[in-house]
Amino acid sequence: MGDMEVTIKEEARAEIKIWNYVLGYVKITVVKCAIELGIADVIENYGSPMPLSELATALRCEPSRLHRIMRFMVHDRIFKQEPINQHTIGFSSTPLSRLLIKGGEKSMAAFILLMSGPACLATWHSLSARVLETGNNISPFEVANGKDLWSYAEANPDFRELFNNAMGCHARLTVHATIEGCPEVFNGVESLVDVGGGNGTALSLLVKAFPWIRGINFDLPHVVAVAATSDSIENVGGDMFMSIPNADAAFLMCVLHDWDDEECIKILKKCREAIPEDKGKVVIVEAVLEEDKEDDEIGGVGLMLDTALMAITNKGKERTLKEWSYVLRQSGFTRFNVKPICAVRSVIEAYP
Ligand SMILES: C[S@@+](CC[C@H](N)C(=O)[O-])C[C@H]1O[C@@H](n2cnc3c(N)ncnc32)[C@H](O)[C@@H]1O
Repeated sequence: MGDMEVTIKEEARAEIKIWNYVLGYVKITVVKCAIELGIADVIENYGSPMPLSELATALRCEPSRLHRIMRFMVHDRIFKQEPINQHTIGFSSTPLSRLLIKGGEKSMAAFILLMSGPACLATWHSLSARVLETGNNISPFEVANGKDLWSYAEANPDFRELFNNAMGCHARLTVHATIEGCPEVFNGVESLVDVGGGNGTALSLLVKAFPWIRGINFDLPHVVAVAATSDSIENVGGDMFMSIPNADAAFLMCVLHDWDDEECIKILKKCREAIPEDKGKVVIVEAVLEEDKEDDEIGGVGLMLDTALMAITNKGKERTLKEWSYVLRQSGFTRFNVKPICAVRSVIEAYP
């Protein structure tokens, strides 16, 4: 292949890519529309390939407009198209569409509604200002919404509910992967404090899988006030920068990525104070960025998460193994091991 041919192909690829940027928001907004209409729910419940006419009737939609939305989602492999007979084709579920079912076991619907809602979307307009400024001033989220993420959630019950449900979605997927991928982490752990445990979704799955564990769901007072209650879980409100309830192990899932290194070290030192020196440990579930893998799809998701943290939380970031090692050692943890458990999450066990 001559140089000229390579250049033309690269230019053609660049042109396709630029249109993907021009219209990048279409993907998230079509998926948001599909969730709001309940398309994945109706197709899944139908049980066999569903013709457009029946889908339109069930959703009370205008068929030609629904057809255009469905055509896009079939192209994006959210739904499949299968023949029903010689003349008609129907839509079927896929593993991806099942992630969009509202209230489904593996639903990510609330997370998509959170990120495509006005408070989070408005954030992105001040990303360039954030990159330009020096020091840790205020996050784009705060510029757009007048309050940092946690204060905004406290003051806006609807946003708070959506945020907690979104975290619950992620927790269900990730905790199942943790239980399957490294159950040995919970051997001998009689009490577990979930630091920043949100509405308690993660802990309720953990105590169900490992019934010998007594759980403490620890989060800000306004969060635990609306958390589910159960016999094996105590909800405790407080501030993890001040003190953390005592337990054999502290569990932190997607909490440390909201804070900078200094803040993480403060939280981890509080965790150390909360666990026994001899047999205590912290269990961290987070992304571990692999710098040399940024070209692959999983690496790309890690970098998108990192950018979202810069926009939405003030000082949050995703970390490489070297960066995790730094914050753990600075907090007094001497040994740790890391195990990937799903697409973008790993479990880090760290010992004093
Ligand atoms: C990104 S969410 C993660 C929730 C949960 N661990 C999960 O993965 O689903 C971070 C959590 O940290 C909590 N949080 C923030 N600041 C806190 C503080 N100072 N003390 C305790 N929890 C805090 C938030 O309320 C929120 O529930």
